[in-house]
Amino acid sequence: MLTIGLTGGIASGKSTVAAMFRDLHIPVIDADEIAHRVTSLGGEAYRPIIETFGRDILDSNGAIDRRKLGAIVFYDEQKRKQLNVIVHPLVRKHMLQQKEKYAKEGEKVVVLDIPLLFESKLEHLVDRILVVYVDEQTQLRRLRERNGFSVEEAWARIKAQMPLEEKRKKADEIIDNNGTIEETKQQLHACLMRWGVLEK
Ligand SMILES: CC(C)(COP(=O)(O)OP(=O)(O)OC[C@H]1O[C@@H](n2cnc3c(N)ncnc32)[C@H](O)[C@@H]1O)[C@@H](O)C(=O)NCCC(=O)NCCS
Ligand SMILES: Nc1ncnc2c1ncn2[C@@H]1O[C@H](COP(=O)(O)OP(=O)(O)OP(=O)(O)O)[C@@H](O)[C@H]1O
Repeated sequence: MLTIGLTGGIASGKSTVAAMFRDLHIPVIDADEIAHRVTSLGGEAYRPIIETFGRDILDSNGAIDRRKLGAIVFYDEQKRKQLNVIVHPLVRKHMLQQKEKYAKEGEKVVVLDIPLLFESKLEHLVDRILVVYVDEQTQLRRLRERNGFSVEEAWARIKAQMPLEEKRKKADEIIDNNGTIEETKQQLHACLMRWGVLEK
């Protein structure tokens, strides 16, 4: 089974490209989705997070308020590391379990959508690395539009990650997502043909 690592920066277009893989019936394992599941009420990371960050980060239903937790961890590297130490091993465990399941089912290709692939040094989990790239101004604009963030809130998140310029140097293939969705799709399909995943 060929394992493709899909990565990029926050709001660079990973989910958009992940949807294109799913349209091709190629399964995608989504690290963000797993992180959301394990941090939800009753999830494996729920209690350890409250023990570390206190009950102020909870909403009125007792669930972790991601906006509140984000307001802490994206402005404080130490706190971010503390959260990562709790959540990342669990995300990794579930990703590997899902990958195993797809291998048993006989899938030929699987995609691991991991925003922090390089930051967490997870390159060894994948055979090929695809980086979804946008320039910083486009990234900032799309992130602000999607999440309703101020410039400051958006920058804090962008700065919490390895610069996309550095990530693109480490890629096997780069998809430039500054243009239209259709242009991005064409680049993805061309890449998958080069890799022998799609027929020419
Ligand atoms: C901090 C949290 C509560 C903010 O939630 P929010 O709904 O605003 O964001 P969401 O989870 O949808 O993530 C959006 C993007 O933020 C970036 N991001 C998230 N966590 C981190 C982190 N610890 N370090 C750097 N970037 C991060 C990623 O690019 C991700 O795609 C949440 O992201 C979280 O629990 N993060 C820790 C787990 C993690 O590292 N997830 C990312 C990959 S596993
Ligand atoms: N080529 C494009 N043209 C216009 N808008 C786009 C394009 N690609 C993505 N977007 C929009 O930009 C935003 C970010 O894209 P997306 O959610 O796919 O990024 P992401 O990398 O998955 O983000 P995150 O790291 O936060 O999970 C979304 O609102 C999406 O609709």
